[in-house]
Amino acid sequence: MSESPQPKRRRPPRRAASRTTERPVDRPNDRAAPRPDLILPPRVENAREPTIVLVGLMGVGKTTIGRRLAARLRLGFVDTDREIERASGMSIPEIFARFGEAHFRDGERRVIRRLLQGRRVVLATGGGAFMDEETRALILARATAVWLDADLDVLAERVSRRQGTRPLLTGADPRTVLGELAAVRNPIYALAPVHVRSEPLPHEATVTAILKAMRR
Ligand SMILES: Nc1ncnc2c1ncn2[C@@H]1O[C@H](COP(=O)(O)OP(=O)(O)OP(=O)(O)O)[C@@H](O)[C@H]1O
Ligand SMILES: O=C(O)C1=C[C@@H](O)[C@@H](O)[C@H](O)C1
Ligand SMILES: [Mg+2]
Repeated sequence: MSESPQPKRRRPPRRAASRTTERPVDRPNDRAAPRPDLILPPRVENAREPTIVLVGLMGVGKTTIGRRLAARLRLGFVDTDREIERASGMSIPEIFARFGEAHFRDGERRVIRRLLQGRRVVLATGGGAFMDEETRALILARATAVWLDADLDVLAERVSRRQGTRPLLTGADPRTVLGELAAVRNPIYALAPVHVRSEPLPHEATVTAILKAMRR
């Protein structure tokens, strides 16, 4: 009488030597299949990738685009201007008026250094942060810097929406000042490895353009 063949015993899958996505848990039987509830979501792996730092002139959209980029990537968002205001309990115009620009830059450098040591986030910087040699070196070494850039007319129109909040533009023609700043700063912003135009399009289009440029 012929016996029906025994079902073959399946070997348990080999565990990957590295890059496991399982949490280190006490498993009584090492051959047990990985439990889906213990597999980390992909964004935890992203945590190993560098922070994204947006640089560029006032009004280009670092804050508004940065917030949306963070939401798209499911990352935290930090704006260094807001962080400095929060830490000092003063507005930026107040800090400039009471202590001067050099004092503000010191605080900015410290805040950015601290933030770059933390978890992966999208970081919107103040327009002048990348001009500081030490801050720039830190950003280029530890983060992915993205230069957001727009035409002067576009910038002048955008900064006109929130007047009185940018001390460098107070008491002068914003377009003229932005033009002068662009001449000095653009060659420095250009040191960022990623360059994206912030066109007058829906904000989400600029977010998509950043993600595309970062993949190149
Ligand atoms: N891609 C865009 N299309 C249309 N409007 C935009 C775009 N990006 C930003 N804006 C608008 O421009 C204005 C300025 O943007 P935002 O405050 O984000 O600039 P910023 O780069 O953070 O400036 P600052 O350096 O002064 O902090 C806001 O009203 C914002 O909604
Ligand atoms: O371009 C700049 O130097 C500045 C831009 C703002 O984001 C603020 O950081 C501050 O008003 C200075
Ligand atoms: Mg901003």
